[in-house]
Amino acid sequence: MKDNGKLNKKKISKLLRQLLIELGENPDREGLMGTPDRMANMYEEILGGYTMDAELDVTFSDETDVIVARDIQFYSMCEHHMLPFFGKVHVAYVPAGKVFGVSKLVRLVEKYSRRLQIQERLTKEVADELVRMGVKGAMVIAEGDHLCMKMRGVRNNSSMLTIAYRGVMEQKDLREHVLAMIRAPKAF
Ligand SMILES: Nc1nc2c(ncn2[C@@H]2O[C@H](COP(=O)(O)OP(=O)(O)OP(=O)(O)O)[C@@H](O)[C@H]2O)c(=O)[nH]1
Repeated sequence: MKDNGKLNKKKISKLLRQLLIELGENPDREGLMGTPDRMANMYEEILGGYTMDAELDVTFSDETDVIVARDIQFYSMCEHHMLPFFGKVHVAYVPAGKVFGVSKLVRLVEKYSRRLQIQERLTKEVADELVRMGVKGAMVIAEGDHLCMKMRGVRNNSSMLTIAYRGVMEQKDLREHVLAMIRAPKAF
């Protein structure tokens, strides 16, 4: 990575070309000619979370008790095998007089998922950022499918659930109320 946090795509492309050779491929054959450059562009996109600003500064005054953004889709990269893990995140918070633009919660999830991650840290980092933004409580639940477990290794279809509670959300009653909100059928 360059000093400005941007990827050195030229260097990455060169390394990927070398990787193709080591894997026994011909990087100059028609189908692979553009692959190193294409992958360098892809890494810029799927690992773009490091340089993302979650912009949680867009707020509105409100006195709602609990807000839940459910079913936020995420795609991340497992730091152990550099294979994707992906699924859904539910983000709930108890505001302290101001609420965030709902799209900003999606951006927050993107900020911490579009990088080399483990699911537990992704879950905690989203909750911790909400706390830093002054909410009274936060609860983040993630459910992820890990390709490193499905397409290699144990080759098992199990998914993983992770939960982080912060502040007033540590209270059992509130937690259960939010879990019921998440499980509730959609109105339409
Ligand atoms: N807790 C947790 N584990 C993860 C996550 N992503 C990958 N892993 C695990 O990281 C572990 C790495 O274990 P190693 O023994 O070093 O690697 P490995 O030999 O490839 O392990 P196997 O996957 O069991 O074949 C594996 O158990 C993965 O399933 C994650 O988000 N959270």
